Amino acid sequence: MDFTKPETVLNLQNIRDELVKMENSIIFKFIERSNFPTCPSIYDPKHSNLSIPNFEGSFLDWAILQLEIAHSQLRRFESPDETPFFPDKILKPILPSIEYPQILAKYSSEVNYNNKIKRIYIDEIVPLISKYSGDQAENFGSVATRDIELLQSLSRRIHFGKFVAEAKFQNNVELYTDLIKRKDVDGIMKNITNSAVEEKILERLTTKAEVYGVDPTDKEGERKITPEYLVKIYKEIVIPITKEVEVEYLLRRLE
Ligand SMILES: C=C(O[C@@H]1C=C(C(=O)O)C=C[C@H]1O)C(=O)O
Repeated sequence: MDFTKPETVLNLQNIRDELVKMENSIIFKFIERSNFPTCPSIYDPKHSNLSIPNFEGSFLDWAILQLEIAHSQLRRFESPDETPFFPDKILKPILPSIEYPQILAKYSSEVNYNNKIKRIYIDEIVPLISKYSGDQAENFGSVATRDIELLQSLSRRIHFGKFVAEAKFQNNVELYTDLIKRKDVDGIMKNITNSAVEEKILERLTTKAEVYGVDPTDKEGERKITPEYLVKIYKEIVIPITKEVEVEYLLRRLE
């Protein structure tokens, strides 16, 4: 897939191959995060010991913003497959613009699910994959670093739904034009859903997770990340939000 060559990007098989490649990185990042406890303090915007001068938000929010300010100047968010968590605060690149060809609709950067991804990550994923519940102050920096790596990978995977949606639209303009004109959200959701592909993803995830050794050691009282947890995260969070991205992108496609 080459973002300077639209035909390589809007090929549904190429997109699916890219989503498979992302699984490995996401699994390894989950394993890394599972070595730490939940560390709820880093997600608390009003935490007395972690407040940052002149910044409204949690320690994690502040860390994500600092990284995005740096990476935006390295041109990270010019790439059509990168979606910032703080789109209003990033800076212009210092490097010259690459001028990627327009692959997605002009409004595509407005389809940004990162706030939802972050909220669900904190509320549902962290409690599931962490070693135990509680703070570990000496690791607040490491945990924030692991969280940012994971959130960026989950964001890229989920927002890939825009490329999937554009490819599906171009493969069946008449069908989607009719559904969009009638604002048939259920009809769009039904038509973008491919249960066979979803099933294959979940089966492969189980195998990969077992191979990569997420099977837990028997340490007393420690929560464990298991293949079942990884499948549950994909089945109940990653895939459904990817489809929400597809539907929202398509609903505006005739603008
Ligand atoms: C990504 C696609 O669209 C949908 C979402 C999927 C996912 O998030 O894994 C898989 C299949 C589809 O239901 C696709 O068709 O490949």
